[in-house]
Amino acid sequence: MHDGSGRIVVQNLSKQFGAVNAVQNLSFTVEPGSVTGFLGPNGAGKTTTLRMLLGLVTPTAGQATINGRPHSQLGNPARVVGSVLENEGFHPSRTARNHLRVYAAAIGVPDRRADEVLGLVGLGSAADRKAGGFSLGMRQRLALATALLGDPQVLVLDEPTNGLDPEGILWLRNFLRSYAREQRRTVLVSSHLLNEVEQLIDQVVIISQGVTRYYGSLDQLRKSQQSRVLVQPADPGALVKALQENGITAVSPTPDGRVAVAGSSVQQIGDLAAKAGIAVYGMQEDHADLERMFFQLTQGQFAGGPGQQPQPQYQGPPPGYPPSGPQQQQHWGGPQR
Ligand SMILES: Nc1ncnc2c1ncn2[C@@H]1O[C@H](COP(=O)(O)OP(=O)(O)OP(=O)(O)O)[C@@H](O)[C@H]1O
Repeated sequence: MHDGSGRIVVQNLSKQFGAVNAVQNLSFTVEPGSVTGFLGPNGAGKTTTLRMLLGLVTPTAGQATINGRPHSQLGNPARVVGSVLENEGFHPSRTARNHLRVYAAAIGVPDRRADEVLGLVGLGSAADRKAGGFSLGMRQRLALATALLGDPQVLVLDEPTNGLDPEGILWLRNFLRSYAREQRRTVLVSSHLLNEVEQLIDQVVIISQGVTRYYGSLDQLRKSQQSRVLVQPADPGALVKALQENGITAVSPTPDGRVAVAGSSVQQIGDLAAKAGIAVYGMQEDHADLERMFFQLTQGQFAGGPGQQPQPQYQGPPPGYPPSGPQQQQHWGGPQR
């Protein structure tokens, strides 16, 4: 039997398709009570990981469990985990209600559950319409309704914001937040765009080329951001020298001829430049946003100068988990394994 914890554990998971290492030694844990974003650029291995979690792809190594068990050992899995994967089709001439009834029968829940879940996803008034005529956003809602049929403890959604308008995204946020927080369920949503799910998630697992790059709370990721000041001096070389002589070493030239200074205020830099007799034509505070951080984590090097790389605010595995878990995979912009 599964342990009923609602916990997802991915441990040293790998998948190779021929010469392609789709997922490499990936580890993370998702706890109930919050919405976790599973983020990475196109081809990072998100869908493959979710498919392994859902028992649709066999891992080359490692394991993915829900409630302490691989999907194949969950008994009636639809009662434990509901999922929406990309490109799921509907019979076009079947009404939404009938579509749901077919699935309800397959997992052994009563017909009336079809109307309940239609109400939950805001499709109550479209129950008798054919799914073939649904908009992309409506199809997303119907897919979510299907995932909810078994009243599962865990929800796994692949790119759920695709096709949703801003109102739909707001609705989804409220729905998933209340599903996770008020009912202490586990929600894992994947996306290749951080800004699309930023409003939706509390925790984040960021992967790139199948490797975990960050795993922790979104708040901590935000706090770890370091802003910098972009200075346009008459003589960049002289300014760099003056700053370094005054102990400000997180300084680097930018390709457009400016000087990026981290860890100092506009006033400090202005005072120093004035003291050194260096004319400054402009200064601009540049706050690193989450999207830039995401890009840095998944694409390459931190854009600032040496010595200013932020430390990962890694939250660590839950108590009782062995240290061989994801924290050993934490690194920022370093070489990918
Ligand atoms: N069945 C398969 N056969 C061969 N290669 C595959 C297969 N499925 C995925 N891949 C490859 O594995 C890598 C990871 O793909 P995956 O779909 O998991 O990434 P993703 O992060 O979900 O990307 P996206 O955001 O574009 O959906 C890609 O290089 C992809 O081409």
